[in-house]
Amino acid sequence: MIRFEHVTKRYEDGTTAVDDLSFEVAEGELVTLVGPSGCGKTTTMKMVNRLTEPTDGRIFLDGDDISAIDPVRLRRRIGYVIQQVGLFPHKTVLENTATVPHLLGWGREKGRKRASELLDLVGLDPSVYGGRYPEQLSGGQRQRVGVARALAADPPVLLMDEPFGAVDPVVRERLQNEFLKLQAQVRKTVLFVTHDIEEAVRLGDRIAVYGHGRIEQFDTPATVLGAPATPYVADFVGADRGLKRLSVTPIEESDLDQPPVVHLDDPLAKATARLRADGARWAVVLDGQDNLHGWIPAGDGRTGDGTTAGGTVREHARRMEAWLPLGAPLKQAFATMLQHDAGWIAVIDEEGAGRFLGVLTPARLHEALRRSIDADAQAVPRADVAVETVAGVTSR
Ligand SMILES: Nc1ncnc2c1ncn2[C@@H]1O[C@H](COP(=O)(O)OP(=O)(O)OP(=O)(O)O)[C@@H](O)[C@H]1O
Repeated sequence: MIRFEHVTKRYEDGTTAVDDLSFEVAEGELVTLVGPSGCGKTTTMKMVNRLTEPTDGRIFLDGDDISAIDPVRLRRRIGYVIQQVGLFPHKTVLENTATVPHLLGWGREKGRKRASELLDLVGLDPSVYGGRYPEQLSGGQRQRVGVARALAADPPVLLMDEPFGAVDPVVRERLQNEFLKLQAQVRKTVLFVTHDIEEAVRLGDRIAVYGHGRIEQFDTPATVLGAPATPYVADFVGADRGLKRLSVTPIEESDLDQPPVVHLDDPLAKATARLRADGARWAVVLDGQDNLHGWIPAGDGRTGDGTTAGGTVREHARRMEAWLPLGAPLKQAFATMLQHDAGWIAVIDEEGAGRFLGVLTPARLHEALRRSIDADAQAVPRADVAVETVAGVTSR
């Protein structure tokens, strides 16, 4: 979809910002460009919408050499989101969002309808926010308008230059999550610039790690973290990459323990006897469809004289807030454990459905992390890390 062929950019003062860069981004793929300040990320991006021209080499969009496309027409195919958002202060949120449809001559009604749909899509109720002015929004809300505006003409390509750089870490994480959900729906081809490796890992289908003007490694987040191609990349992703791997390693069924399970309508006496027999301190409580309901401690239902009270598990079950769907990243599991001060979390088959699959304990979480790191070390020998899409990379 986007292809760089031996692209070099030398500014007039002699600075080589980008040096013989070749890579390809597939349709619907989100590639993050990450690296230290001044390594050429923004320059790479600006060459795609011809805000700046390469000194050498060629860039293709959907097979077309962009140097042959009129820049204004080219930019209609490309949404652009930047950190400073650049909303018009004297225009309402709805008018800002409808800017591109307006420029394309869509007509007022059609443009406004599209803008409303997009505001909804980025989580801003148009009836609440549409009539506000940018200064009446929070930083995070302004960024959302920026994203909505970039998507307004439904361009196949999005360029995003540190779009969430100006907001605090909590809002930033929320915007990242929202953007991932949005991207799952709209499936744009995205180039996303960041200097934050965490953000790059979180969002990218693949990551391009920049050294000065060059890509040092271009691969999936798991491979970049698990098998850095060069000492520079290893240094950049940091010594704590084991921790970062938590974000890219999903919970798998084999990571789960199977604790005793009781059902809501089981007689309490039977459930308690079962727990005692197993020597278990608690059991997971499921409903009639085997969906997660909560948990029950082994001590519950005992009367003062040591006999068991009557009734069913239902009256004694406690709600379980610490649960996640299978496939959620280990990092989320870890955060959920901390948030609920939980010694284990329940894992269900998918968000919404809720069939109970097992529990994840801290020990099993640790094993899962180790397995993921080891698997990479075995499966992807450092020397074999695929960088063949990136001509000009120095492999050491
Ligand atoms: N118009 C310009 N004229 C001369 N040099 C420039 C110009 N724009 C950028 N540069 C230089 O080119 C190099 C790459 O800049 P670029 O903005 O692409 O880096 P970046 O990786 O996006 O950095 P940051 O993360 O700080 O935004 C830098 O050394 C920068 O100073």
